Amino acid sequence: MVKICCIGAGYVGGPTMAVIALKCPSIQVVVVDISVSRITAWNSEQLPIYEPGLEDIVKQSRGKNLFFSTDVEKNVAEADIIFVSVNTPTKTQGLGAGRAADLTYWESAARMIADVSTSNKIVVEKSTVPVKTAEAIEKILSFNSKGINYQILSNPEFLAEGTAIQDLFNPDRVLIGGRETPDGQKAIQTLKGVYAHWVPEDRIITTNLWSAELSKLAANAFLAQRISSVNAMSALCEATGADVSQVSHAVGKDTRIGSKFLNASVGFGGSCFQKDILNLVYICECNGLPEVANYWKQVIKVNDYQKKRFVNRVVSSMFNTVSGKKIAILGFAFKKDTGDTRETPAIDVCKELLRDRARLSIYDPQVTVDQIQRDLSMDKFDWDHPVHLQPMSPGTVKKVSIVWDVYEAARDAHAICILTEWDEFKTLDYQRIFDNMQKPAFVFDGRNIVNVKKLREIGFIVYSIGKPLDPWIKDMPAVA
Ligand SMILES: NC(=O)c1ccc[n+]([C@@H]2O[C@H](COP(=O)([O-])OP(=O)(O)OC[C@H]3O[C@@H](n4cnc5c(N)ncnc54)[C@H](O)[C@@H]3O)[C@@H](O)[C@H]2O)c1
Ligand SMILES: O=c1ccn([C@@H]2O[C@H](COP(=O)(O)OP(=O)(O)O[C@H]3O[C@H](CO)[C@@H](O)[C@H](O)[C@H]3O)[C@@H](O)[C@H]2O)c(=O)[nH]1
Repeated sequence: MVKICCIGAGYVGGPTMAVIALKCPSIQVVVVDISVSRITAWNSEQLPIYEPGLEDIVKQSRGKNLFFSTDVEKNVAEADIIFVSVNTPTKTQGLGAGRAADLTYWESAARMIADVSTSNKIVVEKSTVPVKTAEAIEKILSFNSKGINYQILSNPEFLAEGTAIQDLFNPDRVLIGGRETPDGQKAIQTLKGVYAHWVPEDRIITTNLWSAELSKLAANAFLAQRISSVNAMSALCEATGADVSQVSHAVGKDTRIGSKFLNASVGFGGSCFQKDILNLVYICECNGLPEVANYWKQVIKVNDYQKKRFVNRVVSSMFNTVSGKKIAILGFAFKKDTGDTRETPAIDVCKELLRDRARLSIYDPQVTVDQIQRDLSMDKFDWDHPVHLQPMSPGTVKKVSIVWDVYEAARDAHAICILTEWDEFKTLDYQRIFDNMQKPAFVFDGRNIVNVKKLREIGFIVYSIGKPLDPWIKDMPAVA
């Protein structure tokens, strides 16, 4: 029986391995992690991450050919194929701080593989890494090889959270990069054989190592660039009376452009886009390409601008002060159908509002009180480390209450900010909410999900990203 071990039981390692186990009953899959609490959760009724459909597929294979364990070394030693799916955060200190990827966890996993292995291994890069990382890993393994043959493959993951299972069942493509040697090609074929259990052959792309590594960074940069492009247009729409949804629709109808990923928003979030673009920028700089670096940097600058612009709209609309005013925050996750808050725009928006001395009442159906408190008190980039290595007791942020009832969040509030596009926010009883709010009552829709006309009829002053402005907001001072 082929044995797969995946190091890292996170948002990628857990779901990808659960799907491999389900689709390949003849393969034994063990997911290992240094975080005891994560592994305990994977083995319990309450999985450590919320992802539609995940629980069902874990239950189908767990204990049969899918296992979760903290015994990292034993399972690595026994495996034929080792996926490495550990954190690759942005460096916070030293050379390249704020841009370069921190490969500490990657390197420690590679050194551990070298220490414990006694048989030939295929080592698969599943984490998103800087281009040329495979070369560094090859060096660590071959300098400590004890005669063992290691083949390194790059097999970046393209799943999006909230739709991870769907994406894994039916991927647009699976990308496998390897060495152009006979051994390298053989390793590619072995991994291809795993995916071929359910992915059509024409969707499995094979390339050299560097193309595979770079394609992952490029794909995320292109996706994020589309959002920054439409968000930049949203500012111009507000200035001119155009409607960004109509513009996106018209632009996206061009088959060369396509309609997906053109929704204007308060800004993109998530653990990947910003981190991977910063990583790309750093690689460009290291390769003497400052113009290319600056081009991609702009995608992040526009994203930061969009979040700031949103907060400015809130504050300026409310007579330039939110001091002491209760503001309801609806949604804290970085997108719907996930409890993940990594780099969620809600963090920046909430922190800015708190700096302006607002009182916040936050509601999100999937994010815990502890997580929100942590997010609002942690420094930038600290979130992307294994949970047990994050700052311990972040303390509670005053002026923030976290509630489990949306109507409670909005009671007596001066304004509502919608920061995640949860479906339930589309069908709330907005009349009831309005009746219990301070007047004038504002809705700032950072996801363009509410029915603006209906809300204005109820009496709300409504701001929607990139939409023709409410006369009230038009009259307020220009936004920086
Ligand atoms: N989250 C996504 O949607 C997504 C999608 C594609 C790619 N990626 C990339 O995949 C990688 C993992 O992302 P994630 O979201 O799953 O992160 P995560 O933080 O959810 O999971 C990583 C896990 O690795 C564990 N770990 C770290 N060092 C370890 C070690 N030496 N031995 C054993 N376990 C170790 C951590 O405890 C953690 O549980 C990152 O490089 C990320 O950029 C993420
Ligand atoms: O039109 C859009 C589409 C998305 N977003 C926002 O962009 C962010 C990222 O969304 P999405 O890409 O759907 O989720 P992720 O889980 O971050 O997935 C991205 O990052 C992963 C990690 O690298 C990749 O594997 C995926 O292919 C890539 O889509 C979220 O805040 C979304 O709300 C918008 O604002 N407008």
